[in-house]
Amino acid sequence: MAPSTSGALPPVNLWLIGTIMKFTGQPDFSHRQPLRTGVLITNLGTPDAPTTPALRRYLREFLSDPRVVEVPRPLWWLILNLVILVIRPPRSAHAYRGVWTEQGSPLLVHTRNQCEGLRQRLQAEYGEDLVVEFAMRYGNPSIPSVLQRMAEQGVTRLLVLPLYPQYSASTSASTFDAVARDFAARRWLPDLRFISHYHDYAPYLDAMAEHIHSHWAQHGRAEKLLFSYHGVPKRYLTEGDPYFCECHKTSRLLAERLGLNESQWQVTFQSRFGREEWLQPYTDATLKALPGEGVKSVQVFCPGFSADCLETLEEIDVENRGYFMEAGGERFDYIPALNDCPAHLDALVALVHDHLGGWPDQDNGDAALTERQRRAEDTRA
Ligand SMILES: C=CC1=C(C)c2cc3[nH]c(cc4nc(cc5[nH]c(cc1n2)c(C)c5CCC(=O)O)C(CCC(=O)O)=C4C)c(C)c3C=C
Ligand SMILES: [Fe+2]
Ligand SMILES: [Fe+2]
Repeated sequence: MAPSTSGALPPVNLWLIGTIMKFTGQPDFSHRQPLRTGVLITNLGTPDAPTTPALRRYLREFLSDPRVVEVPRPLWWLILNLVILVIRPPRSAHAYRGVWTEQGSPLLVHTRNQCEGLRQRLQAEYGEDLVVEFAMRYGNPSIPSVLQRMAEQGVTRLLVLPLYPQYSASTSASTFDAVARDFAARRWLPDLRFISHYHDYAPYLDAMAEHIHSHWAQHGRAEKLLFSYHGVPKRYLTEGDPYFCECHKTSRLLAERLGLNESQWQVTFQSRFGREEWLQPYTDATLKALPGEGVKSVQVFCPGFSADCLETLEEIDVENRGYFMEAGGERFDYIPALNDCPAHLDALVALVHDHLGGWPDQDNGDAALTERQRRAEDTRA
């Protein structure tokens, strides 16, 4: 893949902050508070409610991100405001109502559970001075609001883990942008580490293999296992995004662990949005064609979705199930995402552990300082 050489945008936000806005700081920081390490997990985000106004708010924020839709801004502004934000919110709200739970949107519920499970495991290993929080790239809880809370808790070292195993500019880089944009307006920055992908990380692959094996143990196997990933425009691949390659690598390594031969598994891409060509083969076209090719039973697993969400529960388990059965399929199983299953949490703990390694010890003895020493080290005292 040839790298693209487009120039960087001028730092308009930095100019604005330096000219008319102030950097936010922590004037009430106390030298007696412990210095903490923070782990921030993130996912895409989801609307606050399955209603048209909430969908319009969510989709406006999401689809205005130039990392997601790489179309010249003036043209995209017109299409987004005059067409998409008129037609899509009521339709999407209807789809969300079909998967909404009493606790809220599935993506939010699973991410919250993952955060809770990771917090328990990581605090058992590192103690209470490790802070674990979650945030959403779009919608709530927002990345700036959670970073602010972490700063207030004394986080001076931060590890950001977007729960996207395969790197894509539209997801992973967009999350980095949101963190960087928040930092651009912040006075006191923590040490920062960012996990850009973990598509070939052995514990993640092992967790998926174990998960699929246990599904097979309960439900038996199908003739074909489809690995369906969220798509992106094909243009992003040709312009240098490694997402497609990483989806294929994850799938190959997972199929190896499952002992599948070439005819027993396939990679497909779902959730096409807009008119241009996206990564192929498409999940829906594949499922419509398979029965005609003699494949009457399939299982679909989505390795790129760390949590179940609209795109798996509705698009795969309802819409695509319908396409396959209408085309003459006899059996369709959706294998749920890893969500907060123990093997997934253990894999994420291992990933965090590997990425936290090597940071020098911090001296956390300030709580015991004498008043004279504290005053000497506190420039505001
Ligand atoms: C897992 C990785 C994802 C990639 C890559 C991705 C790219 C991408 N998505 C859109 C447009 C939409 N995606 C929507 C939902 C959605 N997308 C992901 C993940 C990836 N998207 C998730 C987890 C979800 C579900 C969120 C939830 O609330 O459950 C939607 C909104 C739903 C709808 O209205 O249909 C849109 C729109 C683009 C354009 C894109 C890459 C360029
Ligand atoms: Fe998406
Ligand atoms: Fe979709």
